[in-house]
Amino acid sequence: MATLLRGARSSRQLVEAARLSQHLARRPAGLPRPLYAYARSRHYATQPDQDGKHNVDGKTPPSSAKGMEHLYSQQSPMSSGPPQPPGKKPEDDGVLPGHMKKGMPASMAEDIDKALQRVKKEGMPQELRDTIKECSEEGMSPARAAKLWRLTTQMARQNAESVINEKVKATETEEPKKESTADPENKSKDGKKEKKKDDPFSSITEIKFDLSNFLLTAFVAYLLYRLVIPTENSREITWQEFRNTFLDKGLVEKLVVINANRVRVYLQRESVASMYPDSPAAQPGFYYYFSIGSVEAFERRVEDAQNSLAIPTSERIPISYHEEGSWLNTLFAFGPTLLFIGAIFYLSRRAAGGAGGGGPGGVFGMGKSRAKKFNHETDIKVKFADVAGMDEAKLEIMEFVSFLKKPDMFQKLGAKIPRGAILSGPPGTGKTLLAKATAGESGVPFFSVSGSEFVEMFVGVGPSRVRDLFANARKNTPCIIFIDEIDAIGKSRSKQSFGGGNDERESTLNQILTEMDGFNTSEQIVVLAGTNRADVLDKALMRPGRFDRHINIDPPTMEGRRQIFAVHLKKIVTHEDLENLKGRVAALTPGFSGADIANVVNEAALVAARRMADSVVLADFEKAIERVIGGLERRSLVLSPEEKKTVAYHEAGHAICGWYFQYADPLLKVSIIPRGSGALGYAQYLPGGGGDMVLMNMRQMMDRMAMTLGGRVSEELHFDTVTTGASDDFNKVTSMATRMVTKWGMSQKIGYVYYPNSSESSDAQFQKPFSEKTAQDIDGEVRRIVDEAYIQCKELLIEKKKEVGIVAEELLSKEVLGRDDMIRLLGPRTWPDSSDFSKYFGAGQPPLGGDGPMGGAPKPTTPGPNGPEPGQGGGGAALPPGLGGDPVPAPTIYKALEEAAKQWRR
Ligand SMILES: Nc1ncnc2c1ncn2[C@@H]1O[C@H](COP(=O)(O)OP(=O)(O)OP(=O)(O)O)[C@@H](O)[C@H]1O
Repeated sequence: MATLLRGARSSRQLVEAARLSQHLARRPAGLPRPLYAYARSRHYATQPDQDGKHNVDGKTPPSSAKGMEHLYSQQSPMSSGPPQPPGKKPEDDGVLPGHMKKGMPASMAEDIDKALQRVKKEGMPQELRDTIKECSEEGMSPARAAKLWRLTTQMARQNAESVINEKVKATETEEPKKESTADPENKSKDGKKEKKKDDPFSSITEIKFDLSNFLLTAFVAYLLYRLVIPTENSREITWQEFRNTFLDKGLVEKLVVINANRVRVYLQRESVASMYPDSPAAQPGFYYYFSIGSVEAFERRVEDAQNSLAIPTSERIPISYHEEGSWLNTLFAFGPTLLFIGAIFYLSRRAAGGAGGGGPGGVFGMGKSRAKKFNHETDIKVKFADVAGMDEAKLEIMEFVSFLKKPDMFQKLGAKIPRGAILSGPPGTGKTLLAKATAGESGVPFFSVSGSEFVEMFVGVGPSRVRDLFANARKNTPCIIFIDEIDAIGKSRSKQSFGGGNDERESTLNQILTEMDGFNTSEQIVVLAGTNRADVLDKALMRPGRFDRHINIDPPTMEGRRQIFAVHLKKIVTHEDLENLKGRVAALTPGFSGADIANVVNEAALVAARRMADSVVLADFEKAIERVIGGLERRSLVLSPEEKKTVAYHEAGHAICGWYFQYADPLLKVSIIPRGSGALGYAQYLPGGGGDMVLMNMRQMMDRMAMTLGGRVSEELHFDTVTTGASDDFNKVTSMATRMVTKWGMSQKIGYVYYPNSSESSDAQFQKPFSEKTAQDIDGEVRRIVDEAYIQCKELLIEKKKEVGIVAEELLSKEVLGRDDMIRLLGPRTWPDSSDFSKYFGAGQPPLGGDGPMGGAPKPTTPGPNGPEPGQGGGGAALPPGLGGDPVPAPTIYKALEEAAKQWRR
């Protein structure tokens, strides 16, 4: 920076030198500047020379005029710089001052000197001179700065070129001389070095680069310098100097108080020029200033001074007041605003950057559609074969494919082509996948966009994006537009207006409605939309002529899950019997969506990878399913012996109920290893015996509720107090009983009515759809049903108290029990299992794997150094060393626990 500033000063000197060159040329040679200035001033001084021998030729240094001695001292405001040693011209040292050459390569300093001397010799271009003059008189402005930049760059380039030309010429003339005098031996020795040194072009590049760069950076630095530091066209003086030098001599034209702390002195330039022609004060644009403490004190001082000089009132010096901000202040004042505008501009440009396709983008491209366009040839590889378990939905949507492929077939019969379809269903059921498969099969471009991408904080962006999306689609017909999560914009207008409404969303929806109406029948654009909440969509969206088809996609059935597993199993390595594997895992995953199934398969592969296995086995799938249902095992959670015993009896209560109630779900596995968040025990049942239950009768529900209460009832029967562990069971039981009463007409007292709850109806959020009296009746009926279930459960568990104890002890000992353990301990279940259950979990089928030994195989009481061998007896969560698996803890022995509990109590 220091170099740059030095450079900046040099360029300023250069400018000044050129401007004053003609005037300086008239100056007597050899006369040091201060002496010369003195001589001139004496010549024109208003006060007569006291000793009467003023020296016009300047050969004899004159003595100082009375009262003016300080003016010609080095610190005087009238002196323009330090004195030069006598007899030495300023040009002797080159144009560039010595201090600026410090730290600069000698060649560069020499080149700059040459360039500056050329400027001095040839003068500056007229345009540049005029601009500099304007700047000094009227101040710098961005337009002038830009002009100066252009002109100086141009000049620098010309200078550099002429310096290069000179160098080339000089080298050419030197070349023959050198060749003749050079020692041939020496030349061959240092051939390379010599060549480089003499190569004119090597030095050319050097000069060109250095000089132009230097001048350009110097100019930038100069501008910065002028921005930050007040202009050098002014100089500070003291009050005394002001008074003695200017005020007393009547040279002051006016005074301007700037920002109440500084006074700018405007002099009568002509008088000053005639009195002190060489003074900087004689130059236009130059002024002195001095600082003041307060305006009042300053005014008083000026008043007193003028009084003492007996200046008549009419001729008093005018004083004006002025508020002034520097460039820097202006920059600080406007900087944040400019930054803010810049940031908005940048963000909007970025927002527009994600837009797909062309089309008008509105202001800064905000209104451009964000839809991603997939090319059927490269991007969309999904086919209907990849979408499993939704045959009806596929059939419906295939019609769209045939329309896109063979539109004539429909049109010739006068059939109107459906405009679009809404795919609705729970999350992860494959709506997006189906839409992609439609695009993949029909081989047309596919625009995918999410409903939320239309919604932006700026008004008007949503409708504009919709317009842009459809405009793009029209350019690419035939094509498919898929709007995922359309409920973000397609919510019923009456519903969303509650609480203030949302005009932007409404107008986006209106635009979609308009665009969908706007296609003519020959336009082959199909609009598919996905949503989890078809019930909240606006009716206008669903009417024929817009989304004509409503395709509901439910969670897959047993067969559907089998097919989905089949699709995803293709991607992993397994040597299992695929038919059996698919059936078994499908039976274990009731209620799973396609996305859950994809996740289970992936988890299974991860479990196998942790075992460092070559292929994924059945146990890996079962562990993955447990993990997805119950969450991660929390072996780090250490329960006290008392707690463990309570959990064992609680789970045994559930298990016994499930075993002896006819309509309860058959047990697959029960474990007392804590899982997920808060579950201390875990039991796996197969609802509906593995089949898909479509209807449930009252008996099934009562048995299920009684089984759910089995945990708490068992605690009551085996301990003198109860724990907090049953709250989730109560939640399930109460919710089921409430639905029986308010929705399913299973209470005679309440009758056959349906009362929606608050999530179903917004009215119900604020007002109950029934009277206080009915509310009390509902409460009473719910209580009655739960009590009945409780009594049913208690009667069973009192009868089977011994069996509960046996199962609980075995659980404490083994931590995990399977169906075969239960058969071993309690005998076979009285009630027949469903066909699916027997097929995959009955006799002859491998026991359920997961986190514990199954099939009654005794578990080793002392595990090996890393726990049981993976796969051996379902040893569970033992990870291979190095993968961070904790060793499986030794099984808990009930007796030992009892002992520990006794000691703990003491
Ligand atoms: N029927 C199916 N066949 C095969 N895979 C499926 C199926 N359904 C879902 N999947 C798997 O689940 C993933 C997620 O499905 P998709 O994104 O289509 O669900 P979605 O219904 O659109 O969910 P959301 O409603 O949350 O947007 C798919 O990528 C696929 O791997």
